[in-house]
Amino acid sequence: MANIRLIDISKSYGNKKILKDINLTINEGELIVLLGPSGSGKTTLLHGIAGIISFDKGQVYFDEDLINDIPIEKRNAVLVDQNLLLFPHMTVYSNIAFGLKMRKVDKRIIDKKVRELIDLMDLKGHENKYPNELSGGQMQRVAIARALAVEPKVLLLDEPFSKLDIVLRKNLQEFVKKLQKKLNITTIMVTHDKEEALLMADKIALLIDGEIKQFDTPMNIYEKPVSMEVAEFFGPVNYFKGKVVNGIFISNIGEFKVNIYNDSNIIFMFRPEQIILTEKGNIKGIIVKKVYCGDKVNYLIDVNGQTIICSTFQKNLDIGNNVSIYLNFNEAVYFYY
Ligand SMILES: Nc1ncnc2c1ncn2[C@@H]1O[C@H](COP(=O)(O)OP(=O)(O)OP(=O)(O)O)[C@@H](O)[C@H]1O
Repeated sequence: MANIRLIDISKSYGNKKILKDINLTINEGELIVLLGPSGSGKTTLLHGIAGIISFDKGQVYFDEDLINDIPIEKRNAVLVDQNLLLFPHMTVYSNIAFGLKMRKVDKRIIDKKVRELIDLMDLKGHENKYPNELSGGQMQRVAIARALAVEPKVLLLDEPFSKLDIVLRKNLQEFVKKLQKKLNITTIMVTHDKEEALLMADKIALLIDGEIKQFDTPMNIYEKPVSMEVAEFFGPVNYFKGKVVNGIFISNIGEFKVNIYNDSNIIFMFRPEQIILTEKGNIKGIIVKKVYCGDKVNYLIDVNGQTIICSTFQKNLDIGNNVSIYLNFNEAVYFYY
């Protein structure tokens, strides 16, 4: 278990900058998710921490040890990615025992450890099966057990669930999160799946174009994004642009009293679920589109020429209905422009 510090990390391929001055501190026992769109540099960063590639610039510390020049096998970090690469000719038991055998650990200790992991990973009864006799989720658990057997200080997961179906994926997300907390192992996980990141992370590092745009708890990054770019990454948003004068926000959807005391140009941001339909609303609109999504409905509502997206459990409204909307400006995020 280690804390990890990344200082001024940069990496280019040819003349393309892939990672640009990345700084990140990860505390011992935390699960950090590196989240970002395809090609943003997530795997490159993870591979540099694992020691598979080297960075052009910057330092990587595990606790007080600078590990830039330490070879992969001595870093005490293990990587599990979507290409599980279990040994096909070895049983579950032998796959998990492999790393310990290579290290010439005493047979009885290996047996004790492997059995503990089999218990922990819920693989009892599958010890003597070969990988081709396992489900995708079981294989993924064997891969994680094999990685954990050598007691690494750092666990690196690269899209570990991406090949699994949705049900299995949800089960394993919860399972791995619980396991990670139980073992208190510092973990960095790469994903491009926002929901997975919000569900699993202690903190999310949002990487876009090789830069960390925000490093924060799931709740803060979703509810208090530092920029419109971060806000939009997590899904649709409504913006209301206007001016604050003497504590009144003046915009094309109306005038509202707000708790902002300096006169300024402001853009308020509301997520679709923050658009509340209620008779006591402070805005009037008309429904122009209805999209049924099963557990909720998305309505597009025209308010004075601006289209607002509203996500609600209220399913009985229809196109053409007049609605009244409540916007709580005092709890909304805003940006200056
Ligand atoms: N060995 C390499 N040589 C040249 N370019 C590379 C190499 N490895 C990665 N890249 C480029 O670096 C950029 C970042 O790649 P990386 O795999 O880190 O992205 P990612 O965020 O993990 O994407 P994804 O979610 O699609 O896996 C991409 O443009 C990729 O083409």
